[in-house]
Amino acid sequence: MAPELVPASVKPAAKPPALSRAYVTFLAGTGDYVKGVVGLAKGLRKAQSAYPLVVAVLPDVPAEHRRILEEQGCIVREIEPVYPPENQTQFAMAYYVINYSKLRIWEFVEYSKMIYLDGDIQVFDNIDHLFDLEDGYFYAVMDCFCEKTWSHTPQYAVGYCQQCPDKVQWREEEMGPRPSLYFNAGMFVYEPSLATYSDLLNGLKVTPPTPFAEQDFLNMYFRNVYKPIPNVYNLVLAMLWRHPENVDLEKVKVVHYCAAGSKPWRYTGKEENMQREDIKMLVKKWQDIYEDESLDYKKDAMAAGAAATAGGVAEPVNMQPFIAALSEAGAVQYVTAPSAA
Ligand SMILES: O=c1ccn([C@@H]2O[C@H](COP(=O)(O)OP(=O)(O)O)[C@@H](O)[C@H]2O)c(=O)[nH]1
Ligand SMILES: OC[C@H]1O[C@H](O[C@@H]2[C@@H](O)[C@H](O)[C@@H](O)[C@H](O)[C@@H]2O)[C@H](O)[C@@H](O)[C@H]1O
Ligand SMILES: [Mn+2]
Repeated sequence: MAPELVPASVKPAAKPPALSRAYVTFLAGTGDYVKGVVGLAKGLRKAQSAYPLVVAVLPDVPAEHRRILEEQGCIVREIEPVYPPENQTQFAMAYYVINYSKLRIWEFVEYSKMIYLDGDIQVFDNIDHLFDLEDGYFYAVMDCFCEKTWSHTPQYAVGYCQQCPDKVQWREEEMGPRPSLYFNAGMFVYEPSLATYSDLLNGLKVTPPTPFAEQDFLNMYFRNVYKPIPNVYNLVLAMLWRHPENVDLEKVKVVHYCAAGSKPWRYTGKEENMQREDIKMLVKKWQDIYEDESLDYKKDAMAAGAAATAGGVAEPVNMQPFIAALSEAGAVQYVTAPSAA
């Protein structure tokens, strides 16, 4: 029997490319990082982000924690762990071994662009404009090499840091080629892709693990397409005492509570640097959002809001200067955040 011919006019249209965008974070274990993710979900809501927060959870995350996250409007996606090859590596932090599981987020191809944020990050200003950055690159903020967590590296040994490359010169004749720019993997803008995902996992199988685990691996993998974005998009707290000249707290949009003792949901103020006025202010800012019940997800209000904004037009941000500067920016240049951001 000849196959039934379907007239062109009723042929189903080709599936449009996935244009959806989302923030994504990663949650592992039964501990209190779930509070970090709740804080992040409420912070994104306070910053009036237009996009949802996907939470990639390892199987050990309890049902109660997943319920709490869904009640806060998060999209909870279970992922399988990713382990590095057998190794004797001493990770900078023993628990970093679970961070390789972050690589699963490249499989979320129902989204065309995603912004990854660690669970110990807070977004204090809207950064939705980063989704409009040119495809084909990996955007993240440069890290700092000055904390003792870097004491295993040649940079630390000579006091070289990419945040102040002129302070201590990198002597190539003595030390070999200058290291590529290195990003902090607590926040990045990327495009999910099954091809990249399988390439990452295959590459991991043959890459000896190193102290900063998946952060080192991602830096090696994306070194040719990495584009630095300004520190305001991921303030690694150590910058406050290591490179205060590179920090203007008034302009900071995203804070990364990665310094020892700075996790706001378990802050005691006892560790080194934790009695600084700027640290206490940033921890309180995070805690105020976490405790603000008006920021809790309200299903009905969100539905009404969606209907209302369906007619409304979100204030566009003029991305041109930002994108132009970014595409012209040389390897060591930052670009300034868009003025309207
Ligand atoms: O017990 C843990 C440890 C880490 N993480 C997740 O892994 C990320 C990376 O770890 P962390 O932020 O502690 O590393 P740091 O940025 O402080 O080096 C966290 O932000 C969480 O999203 C988690 O969910 N549970
Ligand atoms: O698994 C490795 C981790 O490496 C990074 O954290 C480090 C790094 O930023 C150092 O430069 C700091 O000195 C240190 O405090 C901080 O913890 C990422 O934030 C995290 O998401 C994750 O990739
Ligand atoms: Mn972190």
